[in-house]
Amino acid sequence: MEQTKKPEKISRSRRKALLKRLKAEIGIYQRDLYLAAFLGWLQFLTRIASFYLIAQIIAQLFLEKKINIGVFFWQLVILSVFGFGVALLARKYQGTASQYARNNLKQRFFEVFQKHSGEFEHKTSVADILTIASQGIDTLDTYFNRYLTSSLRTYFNCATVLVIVAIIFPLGGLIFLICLPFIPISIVFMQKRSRKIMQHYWATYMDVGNLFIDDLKGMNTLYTYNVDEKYAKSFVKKAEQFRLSTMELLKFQLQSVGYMDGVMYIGVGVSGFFAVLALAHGQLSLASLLFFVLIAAEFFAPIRESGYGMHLVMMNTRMADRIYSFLDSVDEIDKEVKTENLEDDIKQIELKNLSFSYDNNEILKKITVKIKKGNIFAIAGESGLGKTTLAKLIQKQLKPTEGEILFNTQDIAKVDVQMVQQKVLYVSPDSYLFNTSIYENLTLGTTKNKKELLDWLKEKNLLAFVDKLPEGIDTRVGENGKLLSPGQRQQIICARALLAQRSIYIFDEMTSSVDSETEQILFDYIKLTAENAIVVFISHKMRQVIQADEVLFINKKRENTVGQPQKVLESVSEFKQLVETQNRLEAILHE
Ligand SMILES: Nc1ncnc2c1ncn2[C@@H]1O[C@H](COP(=O)(O)OP(=O)(O)OP(=O)(O)O)[C@@H](O)[C@H]1O
Repeated sequence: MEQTKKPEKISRSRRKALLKRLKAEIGIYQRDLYLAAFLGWLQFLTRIASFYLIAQIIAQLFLEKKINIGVFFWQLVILSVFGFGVALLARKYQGTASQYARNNLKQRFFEVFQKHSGEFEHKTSVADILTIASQGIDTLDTYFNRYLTSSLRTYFNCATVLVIVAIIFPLGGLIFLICLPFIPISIVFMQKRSRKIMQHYWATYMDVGNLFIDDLKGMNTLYTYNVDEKYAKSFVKKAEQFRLSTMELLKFQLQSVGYMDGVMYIGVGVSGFFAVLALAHGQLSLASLLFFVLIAAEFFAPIRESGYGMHLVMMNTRMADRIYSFLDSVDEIDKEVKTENLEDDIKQIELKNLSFSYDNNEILKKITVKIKKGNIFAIAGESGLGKTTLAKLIQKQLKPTEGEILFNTQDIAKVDVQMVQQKVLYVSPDSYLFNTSIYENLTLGTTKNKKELLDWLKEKNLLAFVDKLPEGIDTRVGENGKLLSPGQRQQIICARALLAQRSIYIFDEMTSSVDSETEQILFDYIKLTAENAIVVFISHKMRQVIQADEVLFINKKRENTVGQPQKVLESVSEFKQLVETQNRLEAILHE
């Protein structure tokens, strides 16, 4: 099981740039953010006005002056109703910017995922990406919804209180200003510890998320091998690590709030003390003293809230780092100029001096070949020599390390990946069958109605087994074709592909795991497909590889030979050996 990886440190400039990008995500909803903050400030003003009234009335009562309690009552009611109305209005604008920004980010993830069919060159695992897209982006709500608004509120509210205090009790204002830097100082003081705790929290969070997705995907396999309990235990261990790091984080957050509270109480206490002295010396009225004491906490509260938010923002920055690192690395792949449209009729794929490496591991070496429409072009070679990798390069899921891939005469590097994928259909036994009828599954590839489809199947002599099923073409296939035999399932996948009428087909091990009779039936589907398209046929079954029109054979040294199978058989001993070994094994199996 993987050890918790220590995340890299984020530099100050990177942090700044990340927060700037996050803020830019809000786009036009920045207006809502300002509006919500402004309405929050109006609400704050009504509270300040209420404090003023309360201070006045208490002072008058104390000094035994004549007061009109009815007027006071109605003034307070009006202020409260106004404050309530403003709060209701503010709700309309709260959270909209956050929702917009998060939706945008999720959409970008979704588009990138779809565009790359879940295949990425760099080291981010699919589980990682899913964890970020499904939960990670939502954690940014604390930044968009809380931190940004609370920092705006801090500016508005503190400036208001400071102006009022400067008018009624300037010394108090001075004390506030002196106390003010202690809050950021306390944050800086705790930052090192906070970063460490946050990094640990973050690493365990990703670990537990990834492990959960991976275990969930492999649940059946775990049951089959009776190791579900062992895996459950290791998952519980990771979950416990996550719980402990969450508790540590919460404890730390409480502590840091405690420090900030300390600064706040000292500030209020010291300034209150001087205010009482000023009252005693007749420099401050009782009403002003009361008003000052009531609003003093209003100065420190938003600063304290922002200070608390700083710790949350650190966590958000880490998430933003993951999000943008991933999106940027994908953008890097997509950023070549993609101005060209592909021609409708693609008659040839040309691989020109094509090489590919995963990191420094060279997989494909200098392949030059022309694959023509109307032919079956086989790719053969032992396991792990790069056949599927070549299929991914043709679909533009990967980018060549060297060389070019041309469709007719167009370099696909200059064409948008979606356009390439509209031309190419990758067909493998892993292609999915939906839990509906055979007919519904076939209609994914065609607009033919049922009668037209049945006529077409009859004319091409395809899916003959369907007639023998009690409900014919309306038979339900079960989840991913579970109610069919593997051969029937693969025939439906092939027929559906044929109906889609694409220019380029890649059949990857489509004839594997079936008996020899079905193997030939499936190969006939592939032949039929090749009548009108470019067909790349990847297979371990040499019996069929030698029936192809041309073959690209890759040997163990990753050298390649292209030619008619019979000629390659004569000239390349490794190819001949592979064919003969397989023939021998087949013969033994059928003895
Ligand atoms: N995403 C990846 N990152 C790094 N290495 C990879 C990745 N995908 C595949 N490889 C490696 O590249 C090599 C070629 O893999 P590929 O799947 O193309 O082989 P293949 O010829 O299709 O094998 P098989 O016949 O078993 O399907 C293998 O050694 C594999 O371990």
